[in-house]
Amino acid sequence: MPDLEKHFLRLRLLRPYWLQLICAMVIMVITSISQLIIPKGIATFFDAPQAINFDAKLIVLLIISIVFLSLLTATRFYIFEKIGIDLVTNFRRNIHKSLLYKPVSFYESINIAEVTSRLTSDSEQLKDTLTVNLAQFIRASLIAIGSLVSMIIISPSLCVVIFLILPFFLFTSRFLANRFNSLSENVQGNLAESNKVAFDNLNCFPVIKIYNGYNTAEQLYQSSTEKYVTQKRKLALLVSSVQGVLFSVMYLSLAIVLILGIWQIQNKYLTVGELSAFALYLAMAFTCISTLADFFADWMQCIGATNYLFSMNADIHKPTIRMATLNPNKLTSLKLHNISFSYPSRPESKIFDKFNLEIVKGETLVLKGSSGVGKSTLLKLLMGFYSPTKGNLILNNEILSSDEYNFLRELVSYVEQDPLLFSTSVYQNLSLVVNDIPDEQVDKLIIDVCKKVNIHDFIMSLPDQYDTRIGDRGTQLSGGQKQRLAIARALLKQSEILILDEYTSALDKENRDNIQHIVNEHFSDKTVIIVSHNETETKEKHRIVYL
Ligand SMILES: Nc1ncnc2c1ncn2[C@@H]1O[C@H](COP(=O)(O)OP(=O)(O)OP(=O)(O)O)[C@@H](O)[C@H]1O
Repeated sequence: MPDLEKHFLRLRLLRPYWLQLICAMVIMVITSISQLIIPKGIATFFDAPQAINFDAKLIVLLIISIVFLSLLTATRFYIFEKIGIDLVTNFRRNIHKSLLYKPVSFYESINIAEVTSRLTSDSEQLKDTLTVNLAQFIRASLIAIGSLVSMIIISPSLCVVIFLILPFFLFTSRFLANRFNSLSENVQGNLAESNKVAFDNLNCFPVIKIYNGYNTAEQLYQSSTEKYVTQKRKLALLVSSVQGVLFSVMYLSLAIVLILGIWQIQNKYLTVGELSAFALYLAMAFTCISTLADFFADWMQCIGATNYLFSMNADIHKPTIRMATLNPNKLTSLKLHNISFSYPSRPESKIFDKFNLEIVKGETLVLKGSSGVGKSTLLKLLMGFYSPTKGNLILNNEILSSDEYNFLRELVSYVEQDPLLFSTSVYQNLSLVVNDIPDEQVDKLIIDVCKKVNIHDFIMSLPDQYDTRIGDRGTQLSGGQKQRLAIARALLKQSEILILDEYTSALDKENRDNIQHIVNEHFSDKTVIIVSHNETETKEKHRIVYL
């Protein structure tokens, strides 16, 4: 991504908040101008021929101005904080949405823990940079320009000092930009890496406990955090060095200005008041330059830290529906025609080569074959999780483009060997499937299906019944309970095709017979594709395909 575009993309996030931004900026200009008036007032005070009389009116005016300015400052802070919170949340929502729409192959190339860590920590970098810090930058720029103009008006000759140090700032900022950018990218990368290790260790805790892997796990995490610490320290060193150099340049030039200023006073070119005002404006300008340097470092860090997330934020491509020809809600036929396939991560290993299969509506197809031959892969192709390397998927006599595989998924329910469940409640796991049905009917539908798969009584015995949370990927349930819940989910979808991958492997005989009976009853007129090593699941009327 070209450099300018990177800056622009981040600034574009502010677009929806332009009105709030303008309000905050106007307030900022008012408070900045009032800040600029103070040194001028001090100069008038010093140079006044007789002492200024502090009467009651002046004091009341002063108090009102202070209260008014304080209120404006608080409002400005609130507006920027609010924009920051909304902006980061919306940014996270957009990234989350585009992650959901990524193809299956994408999930194989990433680590979920790393991405979720980046979604929270990397995006947080945008909050202050694009709001409070950007505002400070604009405010500091305004004050710096105002101070500079005031200094030129007071004494153009003393301003020469400032113009001498300007090239120094320009040169160093150009040099530091790339350094900040790359260091910051490394810091966020290392942070995500250490989160990945922590996630792995905690996820595999039974293995660590049984095989006494505490030391290895600890060392892995330690070395991953060490890399983060090294990069973060380098960044801190760079920021501190910039501050140190700025400090010395600032005070050196202030000293030069004072020496030259005293000489000018002695030779009547300048008054004491003018030199005081000049020095105050100069100090103000330097404080602002220090803020600008801080912002510059912060901005470059923000660009580096969010590069990864911006690369994830692709446009979501939704296919247009060819309703007329495809009629995706009704299955008439499904064919795999001359399919060749290898996984994107292992292109050299062909799982299928010119493979053909026609699935007839209403039949039950049993896929058999030795371990690793490609039974689950075939199911993934039928669900449109991957595109064949060669050949076509033909639905209702229409060749599907890879953009249209979601039509296949609309037709399919899927129950796998180790069902994937959300860590939410039983109810939320099931209601996810039920769309376009009035809320009041959903409860009854869910309870009916759970009764059918013989899990309702168990759910009612849980502390919060259907609202009980079931732990990460359903860890608080037995293998059989998870599978019955997954079958309930599949029944709720009422799809044309039911895909069952070793679906009864965790069930005892009684429950297996019960589930098989339910499947036979509810999907008698539907298409069922089963991957099974279990002979009891194969009946005479089933078509067996050996891979
Ligand atoms: N995501 C993946 N990336 C790369 N290779 C994969 C992936 N998933 C599976 N494979 C490989 O593809 C081949 C077929 O795997 P698949 O899971 O389809 O076999 P299977 O017939 O279902 O096996 P099993 O009966 O043991 O479950 C295997 O060699 C496996 O290592």
